[in-house]
Amino acid sequence: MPETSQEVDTPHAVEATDITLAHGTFVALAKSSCHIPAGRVTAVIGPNGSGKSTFLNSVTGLIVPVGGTLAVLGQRPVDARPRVSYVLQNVEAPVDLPLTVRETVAMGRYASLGWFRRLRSTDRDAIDAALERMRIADLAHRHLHELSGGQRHRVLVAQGLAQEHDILILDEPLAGLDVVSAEVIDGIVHDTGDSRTGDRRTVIHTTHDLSEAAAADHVILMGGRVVAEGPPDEVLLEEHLVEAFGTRGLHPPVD
Ligand SMILES: Nc1ncnc2c1ncn2[C@@H]1O[C@H](COP(=O)(O)OP(=O)(O)OP(=O)(O)O)[C@@H](O)[C@H]1O
Repeated sequence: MPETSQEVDTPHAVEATDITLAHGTFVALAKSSCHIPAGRVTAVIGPNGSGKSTFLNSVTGLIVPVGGTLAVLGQRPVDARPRVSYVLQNVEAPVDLPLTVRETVAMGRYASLGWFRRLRSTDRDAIDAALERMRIADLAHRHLHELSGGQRHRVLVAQGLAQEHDILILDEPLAGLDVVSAEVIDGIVHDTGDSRTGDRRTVIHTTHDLSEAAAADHVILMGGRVVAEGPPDEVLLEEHLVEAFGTRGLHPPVD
């Protein structure tokens, strides 16, 4: 698929060439190629079970392709892992784990610092900036299990932000959130600039929302393989959506 002039000179943060992804003998993503432009927002969209999470897991090195080649920041995914933050969908906080919001966000820094090292002032600054950015600074000393689902979700995104990695991956970041939480997190999804460092990060997110995908710079449409990829206006076409979803949607326009 042709790239837009905006994408032509953009280096690729992720380059997948003829990859096949499988869980045991079950092929979740049949032989496919796609790329993710660096410093931009990419939405991965497709029906349930179409291979979105499997693909993200391959980018983070958790699943190794059974065929083809996959490069992340020019490296093997497993080697690029220290430069990639992966924020999962809202996870339950165990009641018996007495972690505060701030400690949870700080865990994002320890991952690259080493668990027994002391936080430096740059680490504390990154933690404070992430708490502010997600508007949870006032919750810093609350325990995770005292928070609502939406608040906890913001904490997890803050943990990903605090890592200040080159790639930020968010799995269905807006699912199940109220308007305020969704607005805060949507701001992160579409903000590839790091105001503290001046660097641009690559954001990859999965979504079931067509309008959310339309707001991305680049879209990858999945349906057990990559059905289409490119700018939203070239990918989110009825012919591609019908191919991926097998339906024209709940309320298709009248012909
Ligand atoms: N651990 C696993 N073992 C076996 N099959 C799996 C495993 N994880 C996922 N699958 C299968 O792989 C396929 C792709 O799953 P995946 O989770 O990537 O889909 P998805 O597009 O992220 O779906 P959703 O929108 O529901 O989150 C599905 O058919 C799923 O049942």
